[in-house]
Amino acid sequence: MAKLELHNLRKQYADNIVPVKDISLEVEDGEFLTLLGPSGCGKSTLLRLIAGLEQPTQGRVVIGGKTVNKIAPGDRNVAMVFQSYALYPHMSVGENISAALKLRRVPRTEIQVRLESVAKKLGLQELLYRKPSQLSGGQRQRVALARALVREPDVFLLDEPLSNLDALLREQVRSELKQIFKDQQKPVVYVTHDQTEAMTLSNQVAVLYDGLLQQLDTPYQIYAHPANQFVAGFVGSPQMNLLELSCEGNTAILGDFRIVLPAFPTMPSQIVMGIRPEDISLNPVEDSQTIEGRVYLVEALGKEKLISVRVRGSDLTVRTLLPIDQNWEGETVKVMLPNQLIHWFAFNSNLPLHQRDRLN
Ligand SMILES: Nc1ncnc2c1ncn2[C@@H]1O[C@H](COP(=O)(O)OP(=O)(O)OP(=O)(O)O)[C@@H](O)[C@H]1O
Repeated sequence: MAKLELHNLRKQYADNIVPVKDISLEVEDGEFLTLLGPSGCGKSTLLRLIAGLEQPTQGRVVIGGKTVNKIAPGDRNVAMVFQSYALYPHMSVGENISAALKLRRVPRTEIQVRLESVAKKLGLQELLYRKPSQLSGGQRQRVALARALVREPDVFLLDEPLSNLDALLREQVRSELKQIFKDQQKPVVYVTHDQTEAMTLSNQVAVLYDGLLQQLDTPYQIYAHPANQFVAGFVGSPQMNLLELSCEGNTAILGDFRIVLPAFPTMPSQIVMGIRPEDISLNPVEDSQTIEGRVYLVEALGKEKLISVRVRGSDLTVRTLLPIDQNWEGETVKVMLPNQLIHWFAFNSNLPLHQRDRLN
């Protein structure tokens, strides 16, 4: 058992820079947790705190029930994979993979068995005698992963391991990663700012912003029920449409169109309406709830199209499979905003996005 627990972690640097303010979370054995957030939100700092490469200003890191704050990185039995691969250039692939085991004086025969097993798992058998400079980016990344796996650590930490790969290779290695970690019975913490990686690889996603945990949930819940306006805008591509609307009684007002609000304990005077581009229908057959809009941009994404529509003075992006082409620019369309797919967030112009909580 090597459950990872973070208790009220805080990291403060000089000049009052606080990349991690107060973060608590748990990662169970066999769970794949992704730390997702924009650049500078504290993801790598949090990972370095877990690895022991940084000391927390406050809080505790617990691995397998034991507080490890005072244990040196090398003695934590944590394996870290870096964006830069960090391979030893003068060593062969095989030597790179087995270096940590030699250092720990693991018997030679056991090293050989573990090396062969991990090389097979990652398809590296043919490359064991090459130097890192003789490998492609994808192959180097596989060696970096092999080096982590062969150690059989208590916790795996991966810091943007795919970000040096081109788009196609990234997709390929991403699915390989999923396969590799599927059978691992250890906690995995994976850092990325790429939401596709977060959504496809993880059991749990922790969205970070401003040094704080904004939401910790399954990928589906993060998508379907974002906890605040920051998460709503950060997860999803293209971004969720977010409109600030005035309210009157139990309705929100979009031009002369009224959208019925759920029954909130107190009805707000202003609100933020969120609707994902893929949840809006254009020219639906049933038109009781439609509103007219004018198409001003059509962008083709292969089979799907992104349609920008101006509706009662507001701009909406729609993602659709309808056979719409550039000729539609300037046309009037009927737009349906299905009530059950609308997300409502508290609006207060003084509050930052991550403090505008979900209302429904
Ligand atoms: N040693 C340090 N001293 C001072 N400030 C630091 C130090 N390390 C990181 N920071 C600051 O802490 C903040 C968070 O950095 P961190 O690397 O954790 O972000 P990140 O979310 O991983 O970003 P990215 O996705 O760009 O790697 C940044 O503003 C960074 O400048």
